[in-house]
Amino acid sequence: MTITSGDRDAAESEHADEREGSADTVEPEDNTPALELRGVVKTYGGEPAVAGIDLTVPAGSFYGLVGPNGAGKTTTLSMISGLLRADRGEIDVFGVEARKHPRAAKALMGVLPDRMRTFDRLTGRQLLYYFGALRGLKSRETKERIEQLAEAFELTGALARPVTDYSTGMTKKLMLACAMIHAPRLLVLDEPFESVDPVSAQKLLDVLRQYVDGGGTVILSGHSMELIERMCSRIAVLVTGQVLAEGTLDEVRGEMTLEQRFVDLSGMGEEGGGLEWLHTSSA
Ligand SMILES: Nc1ncnc2c1ncn2[C@@H]1O[C@H](COP(=O)(O)OP(=O)(O)OP(=O)(O)O)[C@@H](O)[C@H]1O
Repeated sequence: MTITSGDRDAAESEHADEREGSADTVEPEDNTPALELRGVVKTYGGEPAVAGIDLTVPAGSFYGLVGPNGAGKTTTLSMISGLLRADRGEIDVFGVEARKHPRAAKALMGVLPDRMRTFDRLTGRQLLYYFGALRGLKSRETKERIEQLAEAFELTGALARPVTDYSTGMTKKLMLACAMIHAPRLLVLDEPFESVDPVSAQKLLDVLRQYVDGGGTVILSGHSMELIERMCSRIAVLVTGQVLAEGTLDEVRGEMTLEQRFVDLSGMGEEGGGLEWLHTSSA
């Protein structure tokens, strides 16, 4: 999907924070969930993309958001990350009300958006440095982290090359490194494994696992039930903008595999008709 109004919404939110004069002074509370969504709604041209969802993501969890194409996953994650503004409802990040304190909420997050618009004429190293500077890191600290992140994501040899020369999977890894450079408490990742080869996916998983083991929280969307099953402690199944199931992996899948449960909930297993002509030779 394409986020059309994101930049404007985000800019408006920043200004709201500035007017309030409290942008960086909100302290996250202890023992509160990493994320709390209450009655969140987003409508496009009268059609609800997200139809009033409630979600609680415990701090320290690896949380998966799954659902069929068009279910509202990207829209939900975009509202969480502040790229889109919800029509209604509240989103708290570690107890910080994102609507009232967008800058403070965003400071707690690292974001990998679905569609990666980036400054691809920069080299990988320059882009990482830029993200570090944006997040207020000191130059020396940024440089050290760049080398460590590049090593973790196996991008060291590519750091001097312009991002435009990277493959899709490499760009994804680089953007994830950019999202992590300020050591956020929460990572919001939209389809982080799309276009990533299995070996790199394993590497990426290891890095994310380490991050969660170190106290970080991850919410991600994805279509690989096998990966979601391997990684996530909790999941939510979103269908047509509504949460149809939520809980621990075992609670959601019950006696089924996650894939079976997913197909069941999304109604995708029903017999399709009308393509019989594909099975017959008209020659
Ligand atoms: N900018 C937009 N303008 C109009 N409709 C949109 C826009 N973005 C998304 N939608 C619609 O909102 C609904 C939810 O889309 P969204 O991209 O959030 O789904 P998704 O679950 O991320 O899908 P996918 O798995 O295919 O990435 C879809 O019906 C989509 O057509």
